[in-house]
Amino acid sequence: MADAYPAFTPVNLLTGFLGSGKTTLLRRMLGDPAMVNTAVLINEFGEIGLDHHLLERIDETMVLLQSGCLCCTVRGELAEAMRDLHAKREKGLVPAFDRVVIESTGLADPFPVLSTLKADPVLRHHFKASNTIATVDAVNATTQQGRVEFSRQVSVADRIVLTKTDLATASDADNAFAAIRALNPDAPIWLAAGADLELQMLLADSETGETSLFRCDEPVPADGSTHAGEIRSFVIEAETAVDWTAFGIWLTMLLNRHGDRILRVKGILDVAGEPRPVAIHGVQYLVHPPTHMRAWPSEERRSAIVFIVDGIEPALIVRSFRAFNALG
Ligand SMILES: Nc1nc2c(ncn2[C@@H]2O[C@H](COP(=O)(O)OP(=O)(O)OP(=O)(O)O)[C@@H](O)[C@H]2O)c(=O)[nH]1
Repeated sequence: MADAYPAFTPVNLLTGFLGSGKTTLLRRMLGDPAMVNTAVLINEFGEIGLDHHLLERIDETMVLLQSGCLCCTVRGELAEAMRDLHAKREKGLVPAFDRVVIESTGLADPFPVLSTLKADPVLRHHFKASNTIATVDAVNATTQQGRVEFSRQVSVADRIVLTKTDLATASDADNAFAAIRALNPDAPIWLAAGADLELQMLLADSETGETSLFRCDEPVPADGSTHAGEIRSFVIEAETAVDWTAFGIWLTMLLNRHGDRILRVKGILDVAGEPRPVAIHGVQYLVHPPTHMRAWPSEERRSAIVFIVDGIEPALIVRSFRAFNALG
């Protein structure tokens, strides 16, 4: 017989603009012993998903929803994945998870995701929407706040985590705070880098028990799409190991020059002389320090770098990568 689990399993949506720190926060949350029984659904915008590898936790209650963006093309896939997880839990085929966290793409509009939960005839009998948590990047909020996705993500949130205040200038952090408050006057805000961030508080229901789900009665547009037309994603794969110095110079120069149009870069690199993979992240002009992952996610050791760009030709970036890599 399956273990006990709540009659209505709470579902948290983790939203926030590209590169704002969703996966980093989720990793912290999953490290909390109170969250060991959490099922995770991850959706990424782009040809290939890396977040499930970057989380470095793979089990049968972790589902990758690929092939599109949750708010546009994969709502059906989300509902199906949740129904499937629930059915397997009932049969005792997966651990009896007691919470679900959905990490959406940095471009997703949270409204259609929440209304999917509310409208699905099966899901609504077994799951309940709990807090929507949004991450906001203190370094980049000033440039991101004009984007419709940013506004929707911040305005719908029940809880907000301001990330990267350890990197931001005081004026950037103040601007980010003001941008949040202009869209969402009352959601509690925590600092990701702050000592007082209690992960449980992000999940705890509000005193009224009312969550963003109640504020999302908007009809979903027929085509679902709310993204600016020019945003594109592509991936660069390299067959041979990458020279770290040449790569670092290339990425820094690229983002310095085109950071306004390169919304997000993330990758897993096979670096010459390094047995373990190296994770790299860039968000607009900001290049984050690389980190070593514990191990390669599969037998295949191959660098893959995902780009999400707005108004720049992918071929230009691919050509310059090949040229620089050949110098290494
Ligand atoms: N210094 C610092 N770095 C952070 C913080 N939060 C996130 N990062 C870094 O920001 C980069 C992007 O973080 P992710 O957690 O991958 O962001 P994301 O929102 O999941 O990205 P997408 O899924 O691509 O939208 C990584 O290099 C993180 O280490 C923070 O509070 N401080």
